[in-house]
Amino acid sequence: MSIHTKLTEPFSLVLFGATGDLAKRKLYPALFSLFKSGLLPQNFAVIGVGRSKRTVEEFRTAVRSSVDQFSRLKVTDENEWNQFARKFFYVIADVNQPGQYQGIKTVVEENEKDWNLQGKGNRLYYLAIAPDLFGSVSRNLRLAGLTETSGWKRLIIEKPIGHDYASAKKLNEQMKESFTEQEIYRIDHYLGKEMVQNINVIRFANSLFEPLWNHHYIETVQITASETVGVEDRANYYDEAGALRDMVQNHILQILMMVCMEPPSRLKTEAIHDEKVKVLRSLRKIEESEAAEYVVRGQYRAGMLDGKLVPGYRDEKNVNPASNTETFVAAKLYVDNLRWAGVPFYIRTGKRMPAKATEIVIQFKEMPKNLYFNKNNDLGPNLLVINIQPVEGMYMVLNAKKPGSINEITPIAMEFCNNCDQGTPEAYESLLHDAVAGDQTFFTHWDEVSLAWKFIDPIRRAWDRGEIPLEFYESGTWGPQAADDLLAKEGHRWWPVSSQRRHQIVKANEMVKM
Ligand SMILES: NC(=O)C1=CN([C@@H]2O[C@H](COP(=O)(O)OP(=O)(O)OC[C@H]3O[C@@H](n4cnc5c(N)ncnc54)[C@H](OP(=O)(O)O)[C@@H]3O)[C@@H](O)[C@H]2O)C=CC1
Ligand SMILES: O=C1O[C@H](COP(=O)(O)O)[C@@H](O)[C@H](O)[C@H]1O
Repeated sequence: MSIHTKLTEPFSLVLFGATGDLAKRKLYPALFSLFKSGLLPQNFAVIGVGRSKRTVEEFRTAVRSSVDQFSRLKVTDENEWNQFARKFFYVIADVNQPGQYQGIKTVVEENEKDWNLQGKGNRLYYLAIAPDLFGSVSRNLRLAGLTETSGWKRLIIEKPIGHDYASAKKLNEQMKESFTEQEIYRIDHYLGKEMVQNINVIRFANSLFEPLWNHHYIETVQITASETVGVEDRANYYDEAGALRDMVQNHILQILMMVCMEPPSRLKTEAIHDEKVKVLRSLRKIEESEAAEYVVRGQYRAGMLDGKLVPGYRDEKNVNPASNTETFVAAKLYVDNLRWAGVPFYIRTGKRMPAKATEIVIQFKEMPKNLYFNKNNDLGPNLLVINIQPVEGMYMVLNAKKPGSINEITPIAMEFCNNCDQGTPEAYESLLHDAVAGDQTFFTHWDEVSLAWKFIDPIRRAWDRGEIPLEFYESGTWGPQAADDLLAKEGHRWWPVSSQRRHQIVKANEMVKM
C-alpha cells in the first residue's frame, strides 16, 4: 500500500523492547515521521513494555530524545510534540511472567474504552526483543486474553528468525499457537527500502527492460551489500550468527527474489509471494561438499578505514579471540529455471569495507566484438545499476561515439537519483505503515524464511566442520582475494560500487575500464 495513504482505523501498538536499541534508533523516529506526515489516525496508542523502571513521563522524554536524534522529520512545534507524546504509555513487565501482562491489558483496554471500541480494538504486537522470547510472548499474550478482540490483531517480529531451519520452524510453531500466518508480519527491513520496492516497477513497468530480463541478454547479476562499520556492540549476537545468517539468509536473498521473480498474476500480496517463493525453489542447492566451490567466507583484520586504524574482528569487544565467524561472504548462485539458466548471480556482503553501498548491477551480454566498433578494445558491456543505498536511484552505462572521433567508442551514463533532492521515507516508516494497514506484501512469508534457511544450512554445516578455509581481509578493502578469484574463474569481475559518488553523473569510463 502506498505510504501516502492515511491510516484511519484506531489501533494500539504494544511494543515489547521499548527500552532497546531498535526502538530508539528506528521505531520511535519512524512513528514520529508518520505522525508528522499526517498518516496516523486520530486515535492510536503506543504501549511500551520493558523490565526497566520508567515512569510514563520518563518514557515520553526518552522517546523525545530518540526522535530528536534519529528522526527524518524533526519536531518543529511543541504542540505537535505534545499531541504525539500523549499517545505513549509505559508498562513495566517481564515478558516471561504471564501475570505481568495484566498491566498491559489494562492500558490497552482503557484506550479502547476511550475510543468506544471495547472488545473490538485493533492490536499490533511488536516484538523488538530477542527471538528466543517470541514463543513465550505469543503464548502469554494469548493466556492473558490479549489476543481476544473482534478487531484485528497482528504480530510483528524482527530477525533473526532462528539460527537454522529447525530452530526457525520451532519458533514459527510456537507463534502459530496464538497467531495465524496472515497475522504474522516478519520484518526484513530491506523490503521497506524504497529502491527494493522499486525493483518490480523498474522491471515490469518498462518495456525497455522487461524483454531483456533473462539469460538471452543478461551475462551476470551482482548484488553487493557492503558496510564500513564493524561488529560494533553486537558481538554477543553477531559472533554466533555471522554474515551468512545475518545478511545473506534474509536481505540478500530477498533482493535476489525481487530481481528474479516472474511477473505476478496480479499486484496482490499472495501473487507476489508465490512468485518470490518459486525463485527460492529454483535456487540451485549448494551441497556441503560444494560449498568451497561456490562460497567464500572472510573475516576482517585490522586496517585503515577513513584514515583511521580500526581493530581486527578478533580484537573487538566481546568477540572470541579465536573466533572463526565470517564477517564477509561472497557467493556464486544459480537460479535454475528457464529465465535464468546459466546466469551467475554473484553476491557479496561484508563489514569494514571501504564504502557503505547496497547495489545491484545487471550486466548485459556484450555486442559481438569482431564488429565495427571495437578497434581499440574499448567496447564495454551495458550495465543497469540499481542503487539501493545510500544514494537511491539507478543508472545505465551505454556506449556512444567519442565526440569528434569517427568510430571511437566511449561509455556514457544516464542517471536517475531518487533521494538527491528530497528525502524518502525510511524503511521502518513504510513497514510500520503497511503493518497497520494490513498489507503483508513487503513482509516475509514463512515459506520464504524456511526455504532460505534450507538453502543456507548446508553451507553453514560445511563451514562448521572447519574443512573450508576462513579467508582474511584487511579492513578497508573489498574482501579476500578468493572473492575476486570466484568471479575470475568464470571470466567475470566485481564492478566497483558507484553509490559513493553522490549526485554526480557516473564516471562510466571508470566503471567500464576498471
Ligand atoms: N538494533 C537493531 O538495529 C536491530 C535489531 N533487530 C532485532 O530487534 C530485536 C531487538 O533488538 P535491540 O533493540 O537491538 O535489542 P536491545 O538489547 O537493545 O533491547 C532488548 C529489549 O528487550 C527488552 N527485554 C529483554 N528481556 C526482556 C524481558 N524478559 N521482559 C521484557 N523485556 C525484555 C529490553 O528491555 P529491558 O531491559 O527494559 O527489560 C530491551 O528493551 C532483536 O530481535 C534484534 O535481533 C533487527 C535488526 C536491527
Ligand atoms: O539486519 C542487519 O542490517 C544491517 C545493515 O542494514 P542497513 O539498512 O544499514 O544496510 C547490518 O549492519 C546488521 O548487521 C544486520 O543485522
